[in-house]
Amino acid sequence: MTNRTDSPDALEAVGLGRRYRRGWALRDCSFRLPAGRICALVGPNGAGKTTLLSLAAGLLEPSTGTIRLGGQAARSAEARQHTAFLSQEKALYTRFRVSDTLRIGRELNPIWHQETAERVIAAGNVPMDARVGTLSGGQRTRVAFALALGKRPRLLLLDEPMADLDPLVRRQMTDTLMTEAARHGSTVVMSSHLVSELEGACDFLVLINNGTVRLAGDVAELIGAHRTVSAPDAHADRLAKLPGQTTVETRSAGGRTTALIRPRGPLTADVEPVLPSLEELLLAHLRTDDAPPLITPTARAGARREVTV
Ligand SMILES: Nc1ncnc2c1ncn2[C@@H]1O[C@H](COP(=O)(O)OP(=O)(O)OP(=O)(O)O)[C@@H](O)[C@H]1O
Repeated sequence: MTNRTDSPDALEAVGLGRRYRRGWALRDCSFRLPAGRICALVGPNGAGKTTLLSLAAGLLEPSTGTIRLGGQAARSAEARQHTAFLSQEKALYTRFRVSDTLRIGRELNPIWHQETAERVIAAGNVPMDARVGTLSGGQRTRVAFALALGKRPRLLLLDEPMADLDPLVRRQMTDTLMTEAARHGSTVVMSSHLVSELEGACDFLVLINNGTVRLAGDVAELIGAHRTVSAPDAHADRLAKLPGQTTVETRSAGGRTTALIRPRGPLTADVEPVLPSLEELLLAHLRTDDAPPLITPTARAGARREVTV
């Protein structure tokens, strides 16, 4: 099936790189993120996630390549107006009341939807007249989300803003986020270390390791391109002889050898092929520093006019 779309990508990186004094934080990144997707950005500590999000937010200048949002350079006024960036350090004035904080949001942003911001605050029963400094961590996060969502951004960039919250509040915030993103057709990129929480919330994935993109694409496409195969340790050689495969990772436990592979041909039943879960796929790639990269057709930069799915 072929999808055709003339709308520009929410985000497109081509040969994107960023170098700090100590070396490259991000190198030669090329991928696209179609509009309206909820994208998980995954990678170990120091992989380059914050660098990529800061480049997308227009806070950093690329050392090489380009990054465009909705067809505009990420550092352009047009792109920045339609983008919201939320990091773990939420920049809020603790002495201000919640209502003052929303007023500042309204004054600073040419596009502002007070109703959206108030709805996000009300969903957490946060009092409008409370000073931000007296709120719990979860309530402060909600105020920061209200500020970001009040902009009704086309692209919402989240750099682990929920890392310090308990699982229940994280769930509530994720639900609020999904509801508002769906309501306005926003594209979301969220970096997270909590792999299990991404399942069900995200339909697109970018995994980076050592500053390079290792996986990018539609989650279903990425999962569909892999199989977990296994055999008793005594017959582990069966796994090495599969037709034209790429092996991501091989592990042995409890007398069985299991491998995550990208098969190119049909697999025989004696290696018990099954589709991996998203968590299995991510963990295998995170454990393997030099996992071979896979950018699916939907995520290939420059491929937006015609995408085969
Ligand atoms: N301002 C900076 N100056 C110098 N080096 C930096 C700077 N910011 C990041 N780096 C380096 O760039 C690399 C990527 O860092 P980055 O913060 O983007 O990774 P990350 O994936 O967000 O990590 P984490 O999961 O720990 O937040 C790291 O090696 C880091 O030390």
